[in-house]
Amino acid sequence: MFASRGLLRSSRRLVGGISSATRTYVNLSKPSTSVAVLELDRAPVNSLSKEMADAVSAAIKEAEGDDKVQALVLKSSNPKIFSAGLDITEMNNPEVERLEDFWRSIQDLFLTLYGSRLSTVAAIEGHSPAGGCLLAMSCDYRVMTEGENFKIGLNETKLGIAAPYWLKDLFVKTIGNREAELGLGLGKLYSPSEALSVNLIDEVVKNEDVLEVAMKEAETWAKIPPKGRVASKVMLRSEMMDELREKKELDVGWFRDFIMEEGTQKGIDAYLKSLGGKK
Ligand SMILES: CCCCCCCCCCC/C=C/C(=O)SCCNC(=O)CCNC(=O)[C@H](O)C(C)(C)COP(=O)(O)OP(=O)(O)OC[C@H]1O[C@@H](n2cnc3c(N)ncnc32)[C@H](O)[C@@H]1OP(=O)(O)O
Repeated sequence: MFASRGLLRSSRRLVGGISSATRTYVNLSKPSTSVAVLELDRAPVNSLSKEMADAVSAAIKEAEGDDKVQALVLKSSNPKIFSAGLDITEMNNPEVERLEDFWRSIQDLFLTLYGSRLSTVAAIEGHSPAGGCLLAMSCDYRVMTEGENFKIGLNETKLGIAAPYWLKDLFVKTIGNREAELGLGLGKLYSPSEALSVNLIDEVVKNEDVLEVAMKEAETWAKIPPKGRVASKVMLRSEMMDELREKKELDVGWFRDFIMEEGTQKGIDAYLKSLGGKK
């Protein structure tokens, strides 16, 4: 039970050393010996397509492959949008096989980030709804930029969909059951100050300070002896991860059936058309 699969992942098959490696959708750099920075870079809104999710997972694994790296800052190349969540076009009138593979990539991204041996700090620059909130909540620490028009939370119900059980569990673990009932039921998006008040985030900072604060926090975590730190993380997180690993294909089926329903498709289609007023 202690050594949850994946959490103390072996680095042998991973590429070691990070030197401003740049790849599609993400930029990975190592500004200090023990801290790596993973920048989400998929214009216009860092939405998580299958390829984007795979790229983020691969970059986390690459950072883990450097034994000197103990912490990772997750940031955005867009100062106003951390991530707009899942790429809704993946769920709009999809091919079933692609839809299932998309969901497996999202599950893997969650398991990779939530279960990383690295201490992870989210530098939440701007909006972070739904899947963006999932990324942030999967980290160990969350710093968000100020600005009451920026929003974070799980707004799935407003799209006519529901968060999967493991995202609901993560939300409950983060903000408690009662607030999660309100947040999920109403599809509530919180301003930075509201998010701070319910412990959805840990700090609100000025836009220009977010990376510096996140780096400082990451350096603090990186100084903790990894053996005890990682063991503590395993104890806190393995139960949820093991459950999802066991139910992975069941969860893929639930997701597929829910998304393919005619009513769900109508809701997604209408929501997508309302975005930007352009589609
Ligand atoms: C019983 C249960 C069974 C299990 C069922 C499981 C169900 C699945 C649950 C999955 C959980 C997670 C879900 C999600 O993450 S869904 C995505 C939710 N995200 C949102 O609602 C955010 C939508 N976007 C916005 O609100 C704004 O774009 C934002 C505030 C982020 C930025 O605003 P801005 O004005 O700057 O930009 P635009 O709105 O003009 O957008 C620019 C273009 O980007 C497109 N766009 C935006 N967001 C997305 C997205 N998430 N996916 C795809 N495309 C997106 C938008 O349409 C614009 O495109 P065009 O320029 O071409 O019009």
